[in-house]
Amino acid sequence: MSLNVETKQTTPYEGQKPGTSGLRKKVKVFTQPNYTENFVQCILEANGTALVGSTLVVGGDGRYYCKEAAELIIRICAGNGVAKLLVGQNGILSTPAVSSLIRHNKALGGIVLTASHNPGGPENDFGIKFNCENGGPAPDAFTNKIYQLSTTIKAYTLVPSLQIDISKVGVSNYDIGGKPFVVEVIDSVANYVRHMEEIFDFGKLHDFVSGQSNGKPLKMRIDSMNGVTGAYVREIFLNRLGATETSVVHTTPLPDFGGLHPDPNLTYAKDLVETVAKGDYDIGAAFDGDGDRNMIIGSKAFFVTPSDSLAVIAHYLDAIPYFQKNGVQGFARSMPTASAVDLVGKKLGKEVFEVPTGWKYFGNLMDAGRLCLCGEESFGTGSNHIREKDGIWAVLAWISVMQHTGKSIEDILKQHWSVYGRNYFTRYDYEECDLEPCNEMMATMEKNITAAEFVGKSFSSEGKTYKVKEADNFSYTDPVDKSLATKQGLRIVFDDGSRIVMRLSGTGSSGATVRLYIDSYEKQNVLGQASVMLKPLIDIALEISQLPKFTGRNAPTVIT
Ligand SMILES: O=P([O-])(O)O[C@H]1O[C@H](COP(=O)(O)O)[C@@H](O)[C@H](O)[C@H]1O
Ligand SMILES: [Mg+2]
Repeated sequence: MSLNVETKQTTPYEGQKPGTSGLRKKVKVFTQPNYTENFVQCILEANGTALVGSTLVVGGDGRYYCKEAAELIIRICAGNGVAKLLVGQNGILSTPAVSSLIRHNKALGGIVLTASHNPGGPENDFGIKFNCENGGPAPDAFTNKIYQLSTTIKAYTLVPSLQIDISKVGVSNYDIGGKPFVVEVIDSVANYVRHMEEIFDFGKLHDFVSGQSNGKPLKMRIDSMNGVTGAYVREIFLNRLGATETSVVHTTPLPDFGGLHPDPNLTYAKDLVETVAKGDYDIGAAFDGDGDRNMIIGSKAFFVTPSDSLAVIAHYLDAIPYFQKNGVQGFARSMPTASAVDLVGKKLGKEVFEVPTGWKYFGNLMDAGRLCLCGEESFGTGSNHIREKDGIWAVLAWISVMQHTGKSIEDILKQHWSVYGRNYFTRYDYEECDLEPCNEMMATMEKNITAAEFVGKSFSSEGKTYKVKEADNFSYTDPVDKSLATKQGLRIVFDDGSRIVMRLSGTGSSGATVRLYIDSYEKQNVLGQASVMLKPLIDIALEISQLPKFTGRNAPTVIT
């Protein structure tokens, strides 16, 4: 039986502008009449003529409204000439899994349903993001096109009568006005697990994790925070690598993440940090809702900053078979990320790139064969195996390094610092501030720090003096396609290389979140406490930005 396509009239919604990584809004916003329909129609139209006859991947982190949105997307895709959809069972796919599926199936792209690390549930956040055929988040030019379309949209098309049960794996064939349309509901984890098996030596890792190699099972606590990684974690760590059931927690993806805030940092992954601090563990790890972020801690909750995590993995790439097979190209980090990886790159004679915040900026460099490993201070680490950051990949990389060196996480770090020196790093987040005063703060600060007389100025606190070497609002020209991204964060660089960086988050769903990043390099004094070492610079940053005055906040919500 042939199903009919219907065209529905609609009117534009304001504010459908994708942020750092897709459109993230409250569930209540997405569930307004035609809100999701409008945005999905614009995503599809932004693909132009390539859409008709294409294959797309659809899935998300299992948060509230994911399943309904996935079913709606299937009907809208059917109405717009898409030939085939690969849909995660129950609408579930981690963000790295979507990226991998797009690449393996040579799909035109994928629609990822997630608000990442933002809380879920009817009162909280939902999100929709489009990834292109390289598997990575759509670049700025593409998301701008989506936004433009959203301001003028008049109609969307769908197949309202299309019934589909996405709780069962299998292939359904439809006839849409005489044209075939295929929906393949796939196992959410199988392809991703296969991909990890190609990258890492699962045999070696199994013997190390299960204790078969040295009689000592690796003591792990892997916390999925009720996000999407649960199913992947169980299959990889329990079934493939032989870890014990007690090594994994919160592995059932829940629509509201069981009330957890699935952001893997020292504040929101408190349960993990406290348990590992008290207990007898070799490694603790947590992920965000959609599985692309990771946090790594060692015994007694020894914290590995994401900037250091990237540098250590870069140093030990030969512990991972993938890099032996595919070679080692350059490294990259986002601008606010401390430059520890730069030192490894220099030693190995590799190119190192500094890009704006947002994984989409790594994609071109990877596609051009110039980049194989990158990371961000925002708990993102990944490689060119896909075009998203990858939380589980990062844990497998760390376990590979532990197996390779036979050392604890703390010793790996201390040895790294003794060779390269240490980049002390901290990030202060001021969440849910009022937007207006924050915009004013940023504008005032930009004006002050870009005035001619700012360079050369000295600032002192607690007996330490820092002299400004340069200051700007970071802009970036993509080395591959020469596209320009401006206003990517205020940055003050001092004579000794220390930096103050400030920007507004692009991943929130309302209000403003201010991020203040402080980083300072020490060649010798590598065993200090970051909070103590960076205190003078933090005070200077608060003075220059007048943050307490503008935001009314005397303390950050999250300190990393
Ligand atoms: O949210 P995710 O895990 O998709 O992560 C996204 O947001 C992070 C933080 O962005 P912001 O500082 O603007 O909040 C970015 O670093 C990352 O590249 C992007 O993919
Ligand atoms: Mg995420």
